[in-house]
Amino acid sequence: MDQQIRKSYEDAKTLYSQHGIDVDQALEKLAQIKISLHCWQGDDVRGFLFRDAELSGGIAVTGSYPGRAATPDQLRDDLEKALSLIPGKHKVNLHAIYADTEEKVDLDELEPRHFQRWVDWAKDQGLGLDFNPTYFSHPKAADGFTLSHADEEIRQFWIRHGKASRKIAEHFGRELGQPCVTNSWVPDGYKDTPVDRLSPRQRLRDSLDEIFSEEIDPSYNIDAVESKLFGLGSESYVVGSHEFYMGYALSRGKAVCLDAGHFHPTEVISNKLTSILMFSEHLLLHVSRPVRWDSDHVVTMDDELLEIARELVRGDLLPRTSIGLDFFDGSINHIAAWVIGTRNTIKALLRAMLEPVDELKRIELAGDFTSRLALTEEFKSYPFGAVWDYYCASQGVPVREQWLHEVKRYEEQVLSARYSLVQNS
Ligand SMILES: C[C@H](O)[C@H](O)[C@@H](O)C(=O)CO
Ligand SMILES: [Mn+2]
Repeated sequence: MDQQIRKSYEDAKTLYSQHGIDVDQALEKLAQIKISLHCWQGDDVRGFLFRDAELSGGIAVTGSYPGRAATPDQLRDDLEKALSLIPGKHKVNLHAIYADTEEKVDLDELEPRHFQRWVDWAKDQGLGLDFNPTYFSHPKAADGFTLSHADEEIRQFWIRHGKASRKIAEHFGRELGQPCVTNSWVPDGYKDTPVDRLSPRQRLRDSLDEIFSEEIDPSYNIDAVESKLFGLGSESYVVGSHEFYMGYALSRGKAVCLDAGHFHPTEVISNKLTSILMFSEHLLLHVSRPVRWDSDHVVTMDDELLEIARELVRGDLLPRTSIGLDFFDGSINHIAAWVIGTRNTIKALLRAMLEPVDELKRIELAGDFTSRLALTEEFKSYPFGAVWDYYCASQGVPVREQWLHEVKRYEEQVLSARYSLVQNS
């Protein structure tokens, strides 16, 4: 390891130890945390099952940066490249439309075997897998309703898809020796003010009850449900609102999924974690960055990311929280997007671990809010960067912006060839 990196690390350790912070121990803890990298950043949420399908469900990818993955092998290559630039061992989050199969199979007919190549790859790479049923980009979701559909035949189709998804997730968990988190998000909602808000919610509740009716060992599968405030085309009413899923998850023993972009623009999820985890065993986060709306920008080191990390660390909530990423930016290099967002998420957790939590709690209890503010602010310029550099070096991944050179090289050698293929076809 570079001597300067080691020296800066030792100096930083001395500073932090003056506040009782054990930096080595923090890095050991950090190395245990798995972030779930969402496969859909790699190809602008297209998937492989229905290659000509338009993205629907009120979500949108903007940008046309060349080189996105067009096959499962390309997506796996790109994920490997990204993961080689991120410290730690992590998970990959798949959507059902990313099945790797030559069979023509509909969503309600999917089986674990259609994902076996993903499982073999994950085993080989030492990764975990998470899963999501895909309730969008399909003709049966064309009018914006799925599990709450008034047409019984369509609703039953989506219920079969939900059940099939949990069997796939169970297989992932069993094969990989770690639980797969299966997150259900449905886009269902109305553009304009509905007359009947109740019936769709009753149907959604009943559909979910049916999907979850089969008991699956939680050491293989953890179910989560994700709410949303509004989507494109469902501005006035979303069936699966926050209140709906809070009630649903707490009454059914399921995990709530909080997506940072699914609330009012000034509403933050960091302030919700401790409330939900008082009453729920497990929580799933979709770490994203909404800019004015649920725009799914790449996660940066902003105040909310840091606040989420602080909440998880200060309350010792990490063992009960699964952290997934959810952004899709088509305007920049797809691999760089993963690397920036994931490194930032891990770095934010490290920053939170390098704060004098016990001391700050004591100060707060004593009512010394002057010291609380002073210390919190001073710690913002403590040398966490030196600790981060050491962590990256000790994990064998590039230090600081060195990773960008790797991505640029990969772009030249691998992605540009894809680009010319598309142009010539
Ligand atoms: C593709 C994902 O399932 C999707 O982003 C969902 O999690 C969401 O956040 C929709 O807005
Ligand atoms: Mn989400």
